[in-house]
Amino acid sequence: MTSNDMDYLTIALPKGKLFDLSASRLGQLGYTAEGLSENSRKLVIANEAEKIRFIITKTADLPTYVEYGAADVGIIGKDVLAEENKDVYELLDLKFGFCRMMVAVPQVLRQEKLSDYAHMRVATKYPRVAERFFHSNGIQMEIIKLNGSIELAPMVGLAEIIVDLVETGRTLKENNLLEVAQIHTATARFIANRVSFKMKFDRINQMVAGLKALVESEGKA
Ligand SMILES: Nc1ncnc2c1ncn2[C@@H]1O[C@H](COP(=O)(O)OP(=O)(O)OP(=O)(O)O)[C@@H](O)[C@H]1O
Ligand SMILES: O=P(O)(O)OC[C@H]1O[C@H](OP(=O)(O)OP(=O)(O)O)[C@H](O)[C@@H]1O
Repeated sequence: MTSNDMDYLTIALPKGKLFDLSASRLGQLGYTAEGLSENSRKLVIANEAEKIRFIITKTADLPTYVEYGAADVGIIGKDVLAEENKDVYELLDLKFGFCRMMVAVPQVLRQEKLSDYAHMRVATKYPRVAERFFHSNGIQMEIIKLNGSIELAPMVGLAEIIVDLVETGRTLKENNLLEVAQIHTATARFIANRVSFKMKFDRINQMVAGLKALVESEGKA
């Protein structure tokens, strides 16, 4: 950590579904910077007056930036934390970005019990989560890692079953898929680098307190 890094608080935000909600929550607390936008071509956006720096990362990479201290803090889905398993502090459940990690199958392949799917191929963006889930249920599966459009895999015979996020259920429905098991629920979390949490304790703690108050006021609304 250089002295320059010590002066600044670097906040990592993920591109994609959580960006707007994350940026608006932080903005409400005064953590913002001119030009902060998901579509910005500039990937580091600084607020010199407040000594804040934002970095915008790919969703799956965000915990890595925080683990290595390239960002002091960040906001990311619990699903990504479960998959990436990085050594970071999870400081607060922000209670937005709610979704469920589900096992789903085409209606025509539906079985009686979960164990009836043994040895089938599972397509997913979350191979470690899927592996852990089936392993803990004593079921051996072949995991196929994909990077998106997971629902396509069973339609074209790449896999029989999928593990994916479900929010409204619309994507499953439109592709004739049925939920057969829930692995976990997920919401956005505020995370911090372990060293930064000690070295920049006051600033990070103040941020957590502000976010916590926002979460509580929204819970009451
Ligand atoms: N319907 C949903 N589908 C996917 N993620 C959701 C949904 N609702 C909330 N989320 C949350 O939003 C996070 C970001 O989702 P998003 O789809 O933007 O990322 P991504 O698809 O992994 O990124 P990329 O498009 O770069 O692959 C998820 O990790 C999850 O925590
Ligand atoms: O239950 P729903 O409200 O329909 O949302 C769930 C869908 O949204 C996500 O896909 P996303 O749009 O991120 O695209 P991707 O599959 O390419 O990741 C997720 O992977 C599901 O496909």
